Amino acid sequence: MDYANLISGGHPQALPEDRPLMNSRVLGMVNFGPVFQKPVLEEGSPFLSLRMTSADEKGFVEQWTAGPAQASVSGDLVYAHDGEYLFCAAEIPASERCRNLTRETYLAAFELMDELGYPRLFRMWNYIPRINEDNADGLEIYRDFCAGRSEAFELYGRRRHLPMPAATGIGAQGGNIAFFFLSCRSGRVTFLENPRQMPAYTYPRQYGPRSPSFARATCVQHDALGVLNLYISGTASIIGHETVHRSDLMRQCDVTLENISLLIGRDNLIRHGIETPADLTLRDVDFIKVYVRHAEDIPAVRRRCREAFAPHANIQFLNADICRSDLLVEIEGIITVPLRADGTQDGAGLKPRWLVHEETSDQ
Ligand SMILES: C=C(O[C@@H]1C=C(C(=O)O)C=C[C@H]1O)C(=O)O
Repeated sequence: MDYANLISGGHPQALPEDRPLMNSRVLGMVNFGPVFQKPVLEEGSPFLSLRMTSADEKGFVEQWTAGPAQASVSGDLVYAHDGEYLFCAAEIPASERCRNLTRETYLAAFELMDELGYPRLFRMWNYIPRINEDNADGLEIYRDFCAGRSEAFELYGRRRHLPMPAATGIGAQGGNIAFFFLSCRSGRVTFLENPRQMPAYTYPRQYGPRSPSFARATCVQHDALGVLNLYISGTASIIGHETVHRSDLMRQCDVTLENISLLIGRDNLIRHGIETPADLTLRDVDFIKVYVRHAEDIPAVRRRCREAFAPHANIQFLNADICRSDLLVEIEGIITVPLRADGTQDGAGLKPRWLVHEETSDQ
């Protein structure tokens, strides 16, 4: 069955005829490697390269596949879409203060979603070099970034309701600030909070002039496709709004894992009106990225995560600074739940895949 036709039929915003049809099922690719390169179209697909490893590690490539896609560039935005899903990557050019350019680039991204007809923003990743350092005004770069992003949500929200998606906001080892995101056209989208954590968008003023704009997770349900996905935001050792176990790596790991368990647990899903055929646990999480502030802590965090997650889960460990300087570890992941008893699915759906270079494969 032609997935693009199956789900895009009848949408009022037909795509312009003159865009090249790349016939690719690759919606976007992100390299987690040693070199930053702003997003470009490579072999017809959006490609962003983040500096997330040291020079002697090659890292991995995250590839998102969907139905046959069309790709294009608009200003700083590089994107592809298949009739149901939009993938878009952008660089925020370097500046002494990132607030204004963050706001403008985010607003351009929101416009693009609207223009192309993919208004349901469900997952964003933001990679921020020097995240805990100060900008030219002595404001932490992460807080400066959060201010611009929050203004973009506020400004755009005056025109059209745009709930905050699941997100990651994490350090990078170099290059410029960059983000990529996924939005969809018809999926049923629910935004989740964690009963033990204050919603990030209500964090008090002590964490910066404007709160971070994200939900703890997004559930995207496609009944026609027979699949539900849960996108878990970057999660850390925060209870309420406070960092707990400031200098205790293993306890931070445990609180982070507990936070994820509570977030995806039955009670919390029911609270958000989500039903799954079976209860979800850490064993169901896949495509797990574990960000570790100090490289020397990676072996211990790896051991703990290998115990907690399923043996077959894809996990990558990245050495990165985290949005608060007292956080030592952060974890994100994705759960895919087949909704039919026989596990079948119609259409291509949206799938991540990791192409892992041998040198850093997690053995
Ligand atoms: C760890 C936290 O926030 C981090 C920052 C985010 C952002 O700013 O987009 C999203 C999730 C995490 O990567 C937290 O506040 O709990």
